[in-house]
Amino acid sequence: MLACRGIRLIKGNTLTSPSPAFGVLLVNLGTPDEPTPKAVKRFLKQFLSDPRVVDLSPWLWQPILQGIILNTRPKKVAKLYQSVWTEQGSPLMVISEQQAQKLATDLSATFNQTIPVELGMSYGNPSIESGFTKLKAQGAERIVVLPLYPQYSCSTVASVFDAVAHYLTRVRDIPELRFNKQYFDHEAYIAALAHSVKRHWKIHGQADKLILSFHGIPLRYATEGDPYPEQCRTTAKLLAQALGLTDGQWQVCFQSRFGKEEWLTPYADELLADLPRQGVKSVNVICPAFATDCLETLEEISIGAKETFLHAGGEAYHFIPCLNDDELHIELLRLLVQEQTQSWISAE
Ligand SMILES: C=CC1=C(C)c2cc3[nH]c(cc4nc(cc5[nH]c(cc1n2)c(C)c5CCC(=O)O)C(CCC(=O)O)=C4C)c(C)c3C=C
Ligand SMILES: [Fe+2]
Ligand SMILES: [Fe+2]
Repeated sequence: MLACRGIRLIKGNTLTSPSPAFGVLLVNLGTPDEPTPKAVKRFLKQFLSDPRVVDLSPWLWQPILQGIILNTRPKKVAKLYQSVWTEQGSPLMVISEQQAQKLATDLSATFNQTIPVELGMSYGNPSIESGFTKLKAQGAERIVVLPLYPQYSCSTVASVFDAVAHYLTRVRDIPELRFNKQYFDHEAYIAALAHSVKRHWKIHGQADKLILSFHGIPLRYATEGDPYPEQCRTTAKLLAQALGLTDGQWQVCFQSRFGKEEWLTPYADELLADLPRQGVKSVNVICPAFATDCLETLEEISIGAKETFLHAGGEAYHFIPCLNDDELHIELLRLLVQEQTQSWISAE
């Protein structure tokens, strides 16, 4: 063993950091800079031009995007953003910053040394490139890229990988990298979700059914090999097991459908409109595919889907917030980083 470069366990759980120093790039989807049609248009233009998100031929898609969608959707969606926007900014950004800060504190205590954690968003600001630049400026020569998507999808995680690869094409001295592809079945992820559901039940009571609403993707992406729906179903099964739920007490659905193509089913809005007719009068709704509350959870699920359910005859609807900056969530993120740094440690 090379004595000067190895990681050591010192007193209790504190580790010495591997050398050269490492940093963490925490990645999420991104959000508009402001809740205005102009800023939403800028954001949607970048997001919806990514072929990982919409894989149609640009010759076909760009005229639809530029000619129709970007002329109508920003105004409508800006209003939705306004309904969830906070004094500090977009919920996704505010919470992501809290996550980065808490993870840095946790990692620095664990490794007994300052470990920089920076945010990088796939679309909008701060960009993935700026995250790398900030980490480099803080001396990090090794980077753990941690996309905040528990379930892998080509439309999210692969686009993060593309952005990382694109950044690397433009630097002379590339950093050493570890890329966390997924954590849909990680014990600490399931434990954090279970804890959050139980905490909610303690306050609001347990409803007839736990609805697990995952972000949807076009069905075609799955039939062409995207493992996302299978991973969602595994997460759901593991969570139901951890909570001791029987088959009739939980159900998976998929939200945030976009465009005319068929997406993963059942659709969240249709399911929630139908449940009261099946005799399900109260629901708890959790969104396990989102690490951070955002427009899609706070507006679509916490507000919109609630109206749908109550309007259809439901009596009680309780949304369970995302893991956000929960202690167990930060612990999970720290464990994922530690697992990724293992190979650096054992190689020394
Ligand atoms: C066009 C197709 C889309 C795919 C495929 C898609 C996959 C996908 N998205 C998330 C997470 C988030 N999506 C968010 C917003 C959002 N998503 C789409 C479209 C697709 N998403 C659009 C057009 C938007 C913008 C809002 C709108 O116009 O409706 C967000 C929230 C961002 C915020 O600012 O709060 C997140 C997070 C996942 C996990 C996923 C695939 C698994
Ligand atoms: Fe989305
Ligand atoms: Fe949406």
